[in-house]
Amino acid sequence: MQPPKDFFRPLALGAPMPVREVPARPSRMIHFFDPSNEKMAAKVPDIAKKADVVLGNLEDAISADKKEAAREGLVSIAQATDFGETQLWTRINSLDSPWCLPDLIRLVPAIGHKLDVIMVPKVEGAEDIHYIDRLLAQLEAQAGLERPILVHALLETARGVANVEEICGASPRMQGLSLGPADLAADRRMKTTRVGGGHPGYVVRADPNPDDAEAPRTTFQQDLWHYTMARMVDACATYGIFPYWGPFGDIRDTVACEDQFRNAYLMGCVGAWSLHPVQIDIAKKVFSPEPSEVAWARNVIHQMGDGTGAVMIDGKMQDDATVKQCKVVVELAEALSASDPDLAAAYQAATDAVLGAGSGQ
Ligand SMILES: CC(C)(COP(=O)(O)OP(=O)(O)OC[C@H]1O[C@@H](n2cnc3c(N)ncnc32)[C@H](O)[C@@H]1OP(=O)(O)O)[C@@H](O)C(=O)NCCC(=O)NCCSC(=O)C[C@H](O)C(=O)O
Ligand SMILES: [Mg+2]
Repeated sequence: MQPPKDFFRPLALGAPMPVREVPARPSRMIHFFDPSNEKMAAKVPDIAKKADVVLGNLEDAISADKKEAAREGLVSIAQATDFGETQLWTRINSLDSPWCLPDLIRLVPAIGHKLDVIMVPKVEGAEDIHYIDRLLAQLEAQAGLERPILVHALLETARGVANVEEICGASPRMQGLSLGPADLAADRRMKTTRVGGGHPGYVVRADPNPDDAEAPRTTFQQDLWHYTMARMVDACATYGIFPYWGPFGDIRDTVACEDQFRNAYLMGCVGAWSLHPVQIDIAKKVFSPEPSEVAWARNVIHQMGDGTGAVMIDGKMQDDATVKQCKVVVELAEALSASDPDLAAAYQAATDAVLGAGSGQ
């Protein structure tokens, strides 16, 4: 089905032309900071040097009496900071809050030319994206912006999950979605108070031992988020936008944080939120392909020639589909290498070890 003829037209006279393809920029971590917290705000220039995205948070975690200070703090930080290749995002307040309209009316003219993405919380359906889309177009036209600000929807309500496909396809502004486990758990009445990760009560149990009814029965913890994450990844992939894991709230449990991020990475997510500096390195480690994976992928692509047919490499079948899987890994590695020379060197060394030095891969 064709998109409507005006799908790629500006929604206001004078607004910038919408993008036709969302740029695939490194976004292994979306680093949240509180712009009303002077100590945290002072760290933004340094954090921006090591994070792919910094996000000035104006919504949850910012108390009601700090909403205006956070908004003004973000304006000051954005105006004073050279972010280089690092993206600047913000999370505005929810559409039904008294702060959402003031957020947009203040931010777009003041820092719209530096804002790459606006994250919209608690999105319920396409109607929420349509509202933001038109309003942003009018504000961009008034501010004389030359490029559109993209929109990222937070998937954190039951109705949002039920409508996830229409949300992804609602506007050419859509950059991606993040899964918000805290609000989603509350909205679904899930009985977990954790922010991401598993729950010891969500298990499956092995059958009783037929020879010993008293023998303990092994249990296996399941993943509370598998279904939702898969729905989000499929909807994003359908529309060519990007899926992310949201927060992992147990900041001291860096091991389980890495597990949650790796589940998301393996399922097709391109990044996750970092709530604390310690989580930046975890996300960087997880969402950057391993050098050995990149070398393997390059080897498969090299040995598969024109990318069709089937061959055996190290005992594993490779064919047209596995070449596409390998291209996903190599394209991500090459995008990350462009801004991370250490990573580029590690990938080249691993590739040379497999394909021979100077393989030109
Ligand atoms: C969670 C925190 C409040 C913890 O802060 P703090 O108690 O200061 O931790 P530490 O003492 O370990 O901090 C060590 C130093 O690091 C600085 N710090 C801490 N967090 C950040 C940060 N995000 N960016 C930059 N710097 C940070 C501290 O200032 C300390 O500095 P120093 O004293 O000079 O050494 C805090 O981490 C925090 O507020 N994080 C952000 C939380 C947040 O944004 N929450 C909202 C997103 S999750 C959500 O909304 C749920 C989602 O929507 C859903 O529904 O699922
Ligand atoms: Mg939330």
